[in-house]
Amino acid sequence: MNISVVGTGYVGLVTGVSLSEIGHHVTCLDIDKEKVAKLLRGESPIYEPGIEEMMRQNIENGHLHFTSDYKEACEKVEALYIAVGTPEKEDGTADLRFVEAVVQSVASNIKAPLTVITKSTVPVGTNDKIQALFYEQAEVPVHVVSNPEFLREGSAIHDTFYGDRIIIGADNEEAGDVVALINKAFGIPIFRTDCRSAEMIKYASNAFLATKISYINEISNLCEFTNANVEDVAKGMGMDKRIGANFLNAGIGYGGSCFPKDTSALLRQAENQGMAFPLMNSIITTNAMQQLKLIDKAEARFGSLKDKKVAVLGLAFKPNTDDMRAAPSIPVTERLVLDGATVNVYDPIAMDAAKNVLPKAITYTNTMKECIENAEIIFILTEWKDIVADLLPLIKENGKRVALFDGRNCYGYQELKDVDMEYYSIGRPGLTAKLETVHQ
Ligand SMILES: NC(=O)C1=CN([C@@H]2O[C@H](COP(=O)(O)OP(=O)(O)OC[C@H]3O[C@@H](n4cnc5c(N)ncnc54)[C@H](O)[C@@H]3O)[C@@H](O)[C@H]2O)C=CC1
Ligand SMILES: O=C(O)[C@H]1O[C@H](OP(=O)(O)OP(=O)(O)OC[C@H]2O[C@@H](n3ccc(=O)[nH]c3=O)[C@H](O)[C@@H]2O)[C@H](O)[C@@H](O)[C@@H]1O
Repeated sequence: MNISVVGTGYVGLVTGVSLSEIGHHVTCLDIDKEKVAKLLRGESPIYEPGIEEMMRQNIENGHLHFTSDYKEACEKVEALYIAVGTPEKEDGTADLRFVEAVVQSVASNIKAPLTVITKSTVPVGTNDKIQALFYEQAEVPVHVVSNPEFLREGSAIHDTFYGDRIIIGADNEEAGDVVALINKAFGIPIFRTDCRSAEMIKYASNAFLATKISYINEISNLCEFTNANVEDVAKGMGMDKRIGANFLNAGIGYGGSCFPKDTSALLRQAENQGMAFPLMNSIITTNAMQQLKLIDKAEARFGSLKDKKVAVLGLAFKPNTDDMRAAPSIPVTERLVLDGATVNVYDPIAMDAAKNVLPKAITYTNTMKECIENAEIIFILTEWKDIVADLLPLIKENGKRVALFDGRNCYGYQELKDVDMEYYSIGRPGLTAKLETVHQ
């Protein structure tokens, strides 16, 4: 099928590349001309494992093309995906201006009937509004289908080919059939519903995962008071299939481009209906507090962090991505700078992106070795594989006694017992106590 994908960010690019891989002829459009120039050279503007190889192959075999010209993207197109951002506005609602701009551009360029597929995460009822806009503005019939996306950054290609479900929300059955046909070759279970339920499935899913994280983080805080170990607690809970083992990793909270904005947007949707949603309020508050947990712990240990030399390892909101949106490293470095600490930071991939969002008064180091060289305190914020593997040998080699505050519970007691340092993690008081016994 001839398909266009509008927006070549984390979702649009992965969608376009994956659809070309299963045999469709895909044109990806972005208004960012620099991005498009990069894509035309076969370079991915985002860090996402596996994407560049798949992209190049499909450019070479003629299945995949990039443009910034709406006229070109709307020519001979049978289905068009909307995959532009829906960021959080200051009041917590979803900003739909990019989606609206796409609708306007597409409506004024299409010449034949079209199925429009919304991948962007949009509040319930938005697809009805998109449908109405096309009705007003387009000269040909357009049917709008909701097809929310569930990929995770860092494993986006894998998630697209091996996802748990594809949700198709269509009020027009034939348009829903078109989307089912496009996706048939993925071989993933398809669940069909109406547009509004599909929109709600997306928010309810993200908010539920965020709930699991905030819940286990609250439990981890209680574990610290009661001398229980949250890792074992999560394992024991997760063995119950009704609970499930995933998304029970305690840490410094969730970040990223979606959980924070989608939980806020869901809360605002409820409030706009005059409905209180105290649970969602608490999930958001718990997460904001949890993001600063390592600061609390360091202050409890050292009193003030003024003039302390702090190394921050891992800046992206999770490993295997360069995405810095709502990363816990933002509030953490802001607080460290405010408290007067001297801050070195390191991330294997996200350094360039970090420079746009972290406070100015920090030093970016080229290697982890350089980052921790003079540190008295080390924070692990993102569990990059290389950081976890290389840190303990580097601390040993450095020979300087440090306090390591591990925000992602990267190490077990066995790995730590030969390293001369203080160690603090999340929800594992026993581990800290054992180490202190070793070092007294
Ligand atoms: N990032 C993720 O892991 C996931 C994101 N989503 C949702 O997918 C949507 C897109 O998210 P991302 O890919 O992360 O966004 P992004 O910010 O990475 O990419 C959006 C792209 O759209 C382009 N754009 C903006 N206005 C445009 C216009 N008028 N015409 C053409 N292109 C335009 C931008 O230049 C940018 O390249 C959001 O609604 C998000 O909530 C859903 C699931 C996963
Ligand atoms: O709508 C979206 O954008 C996407 O949001 C998340 O994907 P993503 O944000 O890429 O990453 P996750 O792996 O879900 O992690 C999100 C955050 O939660 C944190 N997390 C995750 C799991 C866990 O057990 N504990 C925990 O603190 C991670 O460190 C990270 O900061 C969802 O998992 C995707 O299904 C969804 O499509």
